[in-house]
Amino acid sequence: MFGLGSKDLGIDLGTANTLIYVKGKGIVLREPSVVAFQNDTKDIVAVGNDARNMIGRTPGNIVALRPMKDGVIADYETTATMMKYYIKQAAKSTGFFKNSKPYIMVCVPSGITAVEQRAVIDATKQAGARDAFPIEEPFAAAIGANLPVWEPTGSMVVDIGGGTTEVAIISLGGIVTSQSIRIAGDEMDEAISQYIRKTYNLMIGDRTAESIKVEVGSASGTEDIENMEIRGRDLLTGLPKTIEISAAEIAGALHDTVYAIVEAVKNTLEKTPPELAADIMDRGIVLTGGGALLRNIDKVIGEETNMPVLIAEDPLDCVAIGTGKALDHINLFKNRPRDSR
Ligand SMILES: Nc1ncnc2c1ncn2[C@@H]1O[C@H](COP(=O)(O)OP(=O)(O)OP(=O)(O)O)[C@@H](O)[C@H]1O
Repeated sequence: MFGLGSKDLGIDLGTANTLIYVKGKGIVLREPSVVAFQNDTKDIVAVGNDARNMIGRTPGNIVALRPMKDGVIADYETTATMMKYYIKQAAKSTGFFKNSKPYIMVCVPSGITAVEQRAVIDATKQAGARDAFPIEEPFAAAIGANLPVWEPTGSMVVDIGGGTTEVAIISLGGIVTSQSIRIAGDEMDEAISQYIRKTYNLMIGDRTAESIKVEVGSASGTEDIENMEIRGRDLLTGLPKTIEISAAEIAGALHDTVYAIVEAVKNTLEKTPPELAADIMDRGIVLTGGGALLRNIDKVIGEETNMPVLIAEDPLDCVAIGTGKALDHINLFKNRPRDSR
């Protein structure tokens, strides 16, 4: 038997955000997955929020980057360093595992390759885990959203994160069918940047694109949203410029990304056994992840699938909560084959 202490951790190692859940304490850390370091010496200058504020604003000798891309590790060393830093922070704030290393449950996208999964496990061990266990993101999201994942009934979760959207049908403690696409919040930001570059010859930064999405972005229906002033660099003159954009324009820019997500939901429903489809019809599709907060995304998915759609409580926290709660069932994850999934 193992994994019984209150010292074990669940980590939502996300493309956009990293969250740490400690058994018995809940979420103790919530930070952007960003690291800033000296280009020449590779010394860390800042991690998390401080590093995020540096994105697009660094002098030549400092680089601020997100070590995760599309839900998987893009920069191994930096990811391990970031996790190590966060585990230390969480330990400091809670005073746990002073003398022993924790078991760590860490989420991975369901469409991940064995090599990508191995990288996450190794990085988690390098960051200080006694042993690391992967849990599929949509499964964790469903636990975090309080869906009855262990029961013989169908639950459907759509987790729209930064790098990936994970759609899964879950029953009896397992994923029955799922689809993972590398289209989510980051892709929405990219679509907004591209639209503004093409339409206004204005170059905007990643942070600006994300704030446009959060402030005026919508999957449909933009009547009540006010226009927004944005600043960037005019590509023709090279000078700073301010323009005003409408929510309708941004909804148009987001259309393709939103419908790629809708398509993934439809594809998964088509592969769902009828009994489980009937359960989902009763309970509804549950949306988690930061992308669930895009205005009217629930409405569009509902209209396109003719299914009831609900947004989970605290959608940004579901994966971390589920990863942490899954620690109670760690033996199940210990026995799952790690490299064949
Ligand atoms: N109000 C909002 N409206 C639209 N999008 C939002 C909102 N709030 C956050 N987001 C987006 O949610 C995404 C982050 O969500 P989340 O933290 O669930 O992802 P992640 O777990 O880091 O990523 P992944 O699961 O792909 O690894 C970002 O793209 C962010 O811009």
